[in-house]
Amino acid sequence: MPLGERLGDKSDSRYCGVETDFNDDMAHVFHFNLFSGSFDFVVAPLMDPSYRPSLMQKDGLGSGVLPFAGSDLVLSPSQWSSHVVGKISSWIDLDSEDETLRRDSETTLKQEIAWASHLSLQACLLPAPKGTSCANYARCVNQILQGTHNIQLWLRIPLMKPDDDSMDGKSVTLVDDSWESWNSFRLLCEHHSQLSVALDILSTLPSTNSLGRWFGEPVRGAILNTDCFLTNSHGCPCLSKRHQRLITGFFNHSIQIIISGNSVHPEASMDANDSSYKDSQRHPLRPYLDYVGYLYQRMDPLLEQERFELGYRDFLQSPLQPLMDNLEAQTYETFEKDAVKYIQYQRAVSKALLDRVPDEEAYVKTIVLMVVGAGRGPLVRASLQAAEETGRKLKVYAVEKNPNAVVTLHALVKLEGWEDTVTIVSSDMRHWNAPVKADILVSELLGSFGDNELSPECLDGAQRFLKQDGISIPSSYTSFLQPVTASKLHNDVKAHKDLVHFETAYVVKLHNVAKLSPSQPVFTFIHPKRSEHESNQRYKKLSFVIPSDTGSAMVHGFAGYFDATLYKDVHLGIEPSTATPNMFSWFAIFFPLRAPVCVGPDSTLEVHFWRCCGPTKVWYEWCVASPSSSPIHNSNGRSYWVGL
Ligand SMILES: C[S@@+](CC[C@H](N)C(=O)[O-])C[C@H]1O[C@@H](n2cnc3c(N)ncnc32)[C@H](O)[C@@H]1O
Repeated sequence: MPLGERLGDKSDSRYCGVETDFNDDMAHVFHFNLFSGSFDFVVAPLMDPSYRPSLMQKDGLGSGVLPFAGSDLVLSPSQWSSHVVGKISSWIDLDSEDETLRRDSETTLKQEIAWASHLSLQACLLPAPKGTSCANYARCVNQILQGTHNIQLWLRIPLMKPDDDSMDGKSVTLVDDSWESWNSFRLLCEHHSQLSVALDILSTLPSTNSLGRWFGEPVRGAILNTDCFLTNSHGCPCLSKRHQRLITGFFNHSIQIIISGNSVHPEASMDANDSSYKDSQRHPLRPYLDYVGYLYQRMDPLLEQERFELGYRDFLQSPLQPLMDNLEAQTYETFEKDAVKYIQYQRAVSKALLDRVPDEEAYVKTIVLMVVGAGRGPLVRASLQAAEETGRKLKVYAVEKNPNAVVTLHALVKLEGWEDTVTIVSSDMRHWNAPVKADILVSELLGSFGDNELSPECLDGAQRFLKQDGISIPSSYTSFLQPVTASKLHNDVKAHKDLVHFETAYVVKLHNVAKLSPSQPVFTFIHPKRSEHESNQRYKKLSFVIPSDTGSAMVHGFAGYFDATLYKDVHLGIEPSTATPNMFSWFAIFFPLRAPVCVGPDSTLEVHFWRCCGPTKVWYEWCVASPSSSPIHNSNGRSYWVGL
């Protein structure tokens, strides 16, 4: 049974498992924990912990048999695969100096995973690496991963090493950071997509920044030790506010919770109101499960927009090319649903009209407003509404180069009776010979990175027919970048096995991502341009500092955003710190790195970005110069470009 429903949301459920000790009666383990305990799955050892291959050989029993594993018949295939995570023997130490132990460990690891695969388990929990080196452990895991198994391997990693306890979460330096052991291990396994993390959560938590890193890593499970829990006034388990926020973060990232350890709240297991009280089979860890379920159910329901975005989370999409390609009806329809965007445009046009036409001239002066890139007409409507709201008179030209959208524009004008006010022009704005000059030029040619859909080049063409003192809405826009840990995106790009995909920017609803440093402005474009000779090429060097309490972190690439000033104080954008609320027309953009870069705390990540322009295309190039140099990505636009 899932952890119940999140308020009003039947589509979204989470599961909670329990870690158990070895018991050769697996059917009992299963029934006790799933039926008496109501847990969704067990993380259970598959083999007797006293088993050692070397002892078996001495006894002449051979090394291929598993006499200490129970029969596969005790559970049905679907019970094994949906409700059991195999816990690999925790005694194994593949980097031990002791040769016999090391060999036994290798043999056992391979046997146990082969057995888990035979049972069709979806995942196995690997014990945390012991000691300082994990090279041989990683080598063996890598061998297994290169084999034919489809199984997920969750490497157990303590969120904080036990001897870090003195840091009480406020410390600024992380010595011997447990993230480092995960990082070494996954680098040795080349970011294998079946290798992920199960975090061991103890009572002490590291700093918020240090925790935040994990949300960009492939964390599948969070093992919550009963020691983490406090006691509430009813004697029941509860968690500190920081732990609660962390668990909520895990729910938000679809990370499974696993309760581990012995009950430290025995009275809570004997709730007098509970009918199972008299039942000696009442599961001692049930109060912890109930509390985790309560945390899940009290989360705010997903907003409509969040629900819409669920299917797009961390899904890489190619950016639109609205200049080179013609957008489809579906795409226009999605834009048009975004009321917030048009409200902002209407506000901007209203302000511009009031500035342009004093009250006393309102009845005599007609403003020429041109919507360039009118699509199916929503900005025409917003402009006419602004005119009505301010009592100003308008003559509108709607310029659109997509002949299919022009068909809809004609129908709209007829339907609304705008024939006397609106003239439709089926043309590319760069080539249109306008009969008059515009007072106001309204456009929305923005991509997730601002200028990446070639708004600067299009508006250069349209500026010819804007009056000297005319107004452009937007009047400027700026792109922003920030370094991110995004292991899922990295693996998805890598899956294509070519250079082109590592040198392409993607539109993506970022979710399983850790933002490592605040975003910084990159390129700004101002309209109208002061001089028509001003170039649209740009170059920017950026230096990001990873906060000292984050610890080291992996940079898989850069998240990009934009912010546009429509007119004076009316803005519109997706840069996280100033993002326009409830607007969904744009997701972020992601620029990957061919080789992820590890950055230490307080060290500087130096990044270079170029916007390059040729006769037929515009493209970006990027590289990292510090702490180590990456190749220049997308040299000469060889992999990714936007067509003029
Ligand atoms: C992002 S859409 C916005 C459409 C509409 N204004 C809206 O808000 O729903 C950009 C529109 O500009 C048009 N467009 C792009 N470049 C253009 C150009 N050079 N001349 C005319 N139209 C252009 C595209 O065909 C597309 O319809």
